[in-house]
Amino acid sequence: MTTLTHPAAADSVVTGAQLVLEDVWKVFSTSRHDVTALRELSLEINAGEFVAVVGRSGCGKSTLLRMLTGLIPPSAGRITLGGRPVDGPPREARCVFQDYAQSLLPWKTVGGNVRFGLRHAYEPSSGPRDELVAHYLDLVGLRHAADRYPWELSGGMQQRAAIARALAARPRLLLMDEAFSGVDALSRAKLQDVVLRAWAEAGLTVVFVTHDIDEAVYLADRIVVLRPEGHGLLADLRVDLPRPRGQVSTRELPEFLAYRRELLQLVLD
Ligand SMILES: Nc1ncnc2c1ncn2[C@@H]1O[C@H](COP(=O)(O)OP(=O)(O)OP(=O)(O)O)[C@@H](O)[C@H]1O
Repeated sequence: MTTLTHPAAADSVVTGAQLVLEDVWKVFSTSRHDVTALRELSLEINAGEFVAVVGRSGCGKSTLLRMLTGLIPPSAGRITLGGRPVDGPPREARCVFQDYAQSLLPWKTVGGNVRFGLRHAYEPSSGPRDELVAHYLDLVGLRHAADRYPWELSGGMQQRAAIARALAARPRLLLMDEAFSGVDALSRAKLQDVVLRAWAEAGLTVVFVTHDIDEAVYLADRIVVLRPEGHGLLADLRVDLPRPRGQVSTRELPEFLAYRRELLQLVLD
C-alpha cells in the first residue's frame, strides 16, 4: 500500500465541521396531505465524531441526512456547519448513498472517478496525481480495477469506488446514507473497516445512517436513535468501545452485546 501523508490528515487538526441542528422540522407537502418527516430535532455533532443514526423505517433518517447535505431545506429550524447555515451542498462535505449510481460518473473509469474527486477537493492534496489516485484506490482495495468502468464492477466494488472518490475530495464531513446496505456481508465488513480507517487517518466527522444496529455499534462513537414516524430524538447514546475496532474482537466484547441489546430494545419498543 502507498503511504502518502497529507498535511491535514497527519496533524489530525479537526476544524470547522461542527454541525448544529436547532429545533429542525421537515414537512413534505403532497397533493393529498402533508407528511411530517421530522419534528423538533436538536442535535450538536462535534468535529471528528463518528455518529450513527438509527431508527425504524420511516422515522426520518434519510430526510435528516438529505437536509445535512443541503439537498433539501428544513421546513423550520436551523442547521449550521462550522457556524454557517447549510443552505446548499457544503463544500467541506461529501455524501455516499446506498445507490452507487448516484455517486459515480458512469463515463469515467474508477481511476477517473477518483481523479475527479481529487480535482474537486475541499482541501487539495499535494503530490503527484497518479500516486494520490493509487493511494485512494489502495485504501479501498481497488488498485487492480483502476481502468475499469463502474458498470464492469460488482455492487460492492462500485460502492468502494464511490467511497474512494468521496475520500479523495478530502471532505471534513462525510455523510453516508445506508451506504453499505446493497452489498454482501463480507464486502460490508470490509467497507466498514475502510471507512473507520479513513476516519481515523483524516480526522473526519462522519454521519452514518443505517438500519443495522450491529453496524452502528461497531462503527460509531455515538448513536442517535430517532422516534418512529418523525417524532424526533429518542436517545443519544455514547459508545465507549476501545479503538481500533476489529470485526471479531469488538463484536465479541460483552460491552458490544450490551449496547446492541439496549439499542434493540429502544428501537423495537
Ligand atoms: N419527497 C417526499 N415527499 C413526501 N414524503 C416524503 C418524501 N421523502 C420522505 N417522505 C416521507 O417522510 C417520512 C420519512 O422518510 P425517510 O425516508 O426520511 O425515512 P427513513 O427513516 O430514512 O426510512 P427508511 O429506513 O425506510 O429508509 C416517510 O413517511 C416518507 O414517506
